[in-house]
Amino acid sequence: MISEDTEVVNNVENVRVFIRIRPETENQDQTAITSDKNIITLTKSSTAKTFKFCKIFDHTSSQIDLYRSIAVPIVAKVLKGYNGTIFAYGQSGSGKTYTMIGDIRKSESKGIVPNIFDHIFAQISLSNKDVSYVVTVTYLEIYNEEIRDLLSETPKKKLTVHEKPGLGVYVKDLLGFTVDSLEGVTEILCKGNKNRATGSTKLNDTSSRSHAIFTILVESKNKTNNKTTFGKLNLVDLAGSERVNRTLATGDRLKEAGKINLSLSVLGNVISALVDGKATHVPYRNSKLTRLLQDSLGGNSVTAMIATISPNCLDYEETLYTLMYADRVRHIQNYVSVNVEKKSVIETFELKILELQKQLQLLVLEEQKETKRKRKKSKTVINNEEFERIEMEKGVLENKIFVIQKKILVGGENLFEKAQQQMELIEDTAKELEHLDSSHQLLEEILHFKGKEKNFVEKQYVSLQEEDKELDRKIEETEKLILKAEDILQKKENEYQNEISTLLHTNKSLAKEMGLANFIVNNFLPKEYLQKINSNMEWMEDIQEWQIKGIAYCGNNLKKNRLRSKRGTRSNSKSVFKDYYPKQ
Ligand SMILES: Nc1ncnc2c1ncn2[C@@H]1O[C@H](COP(=O)(O)OP(=O)(O)OP(=O)(O)O)[C@@H](O)[C@H]1O
Repeated sequence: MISEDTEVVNNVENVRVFIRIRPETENQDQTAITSDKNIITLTKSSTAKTFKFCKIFDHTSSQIDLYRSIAVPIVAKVLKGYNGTIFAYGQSGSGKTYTMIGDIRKSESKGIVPNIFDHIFAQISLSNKDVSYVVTVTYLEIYNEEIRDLLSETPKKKLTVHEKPGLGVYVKDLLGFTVDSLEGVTEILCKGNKNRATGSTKLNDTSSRSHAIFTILVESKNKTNNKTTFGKLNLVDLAGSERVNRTLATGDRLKEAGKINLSLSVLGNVISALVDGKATHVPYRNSKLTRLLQDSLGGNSVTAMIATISPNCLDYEETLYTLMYADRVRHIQNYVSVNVEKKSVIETFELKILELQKQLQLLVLEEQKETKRKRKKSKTVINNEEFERIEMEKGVLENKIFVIQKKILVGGENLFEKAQQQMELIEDTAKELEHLDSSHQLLEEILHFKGKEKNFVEKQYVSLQEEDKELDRKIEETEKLILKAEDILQKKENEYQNEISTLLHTNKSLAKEMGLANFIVNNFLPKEYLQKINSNMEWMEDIQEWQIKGIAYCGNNLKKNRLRSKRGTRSNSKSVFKDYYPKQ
């Protein structure tokens, strides 16, 4: 059942610490609290503080959820003869009393204490018939550093703490009640709660002004091996830790708050000394509370702490302080072992029953003798008074035997139908929770897988984004190049346009010149001359000109040719022709 990160090395066991977040009341600004299984994070002004505990119960947790995780393993140990402690610590109004006691008469709101009785009685019913049990309870409060018996007829009377070797620390004259039914336990709890000191404060209308310790002693005796075990379970509802200036306390409330804070600070010092490792002295004796809880903290006890916190943002400081306090507690180590050598209540009861049975036997013999005597004297007259006395004494003795026998609970008997039902509820819830746990695990696996997928997609998205950016950059560059090219094209087009218009212009003037030449040729040149000229014209490709055939060999052209030959320059018709052209 103990699924939390419990550290058990041989008989060394750390105090297990749990957190319960109270449901929010309407119109509250919430502190940013996030929790997941055993991690809780408190955030304020973007500063986050994270803590790890055995388990975090959020506002949706039911009383039975807490019972199953916290109390079930401890009760199992107590039934085997170990000591156990469950204590609730937290700011005033954060839900300590609701968690420890709750609404006794409503199944779904029952706190840890009433649920424990359902559980214990059901376990006894389910156990071997050779085992007998006696369950005894005590209920005390520490109010203003005074110990009071909440089950006494004089609950305001001061009691004292004593210590004896072999017995340990105990409260003198504290009344112990043997319980054998749920009704009996409920009556006792109600009586004690009524006697407890409560008062109205700004943070809680019915604030507990004292530390309450409800103790259950379970003794079991196995007839087959004659083994007796003694388990003790302390259930502690501490008074609320609070800042006096926030509660606006005055008078009695202020005095109470001073004492509460004092004993809680001694508790803090004890915790510090226990987790320090170097401390040579643990100041248990500095307060009644720490003295009585000596075994529970650093001693022989399986201990669990429930730190209750409020989600209200006005309570941020208190919530942080509670978590820091709780964080220290989880480092405390206890040294757990089965209790031995205690005075057995079962044996005392058995001896008493034997003694009463002997007395009864004597009365029966007396009755038989009397009958004989009377019959001898007179067969008809019998002294009825004597018989009535014997019958009455017999009745008293039988009743006494019955009462004591009733206190010894025998395993295997289905004594407590209701307890059985509650046990079934616990088991059903356990099954349900196990199922939920496995569904939760499956969901977590899916979530993990989806997370991986998301990462992959995100990475792909990032690379696609990068690719996209690169493409954008390329497109931008290309667009710039296109613009440049368009600009060049435009310029070229303009140039061509200019050239075309120049050519057109040239063409026009050439056509004009040509028209004039044609006009002259057609009108002033005889046809036979024209034919002669046409047949003697030659197209000079290299100079792109028409020439009259053989013109290089006539007139001044020949003279120039001779002069060149004298200077040693080679002559040909082309050079002759060029010289013929006037120099430009
Ligand atoms: N988990 C819860 N679910 C429902 N109601 C709750 C829960 N926790 C606390 N409450 C309610 O809040 C109020 C204050 O709770 P409770 O009296 O238990 O606080 P407390 O810590 O014991 O305070 P104090 O230290 O002043 O005694 C009560 O009315 C109680 O019923």
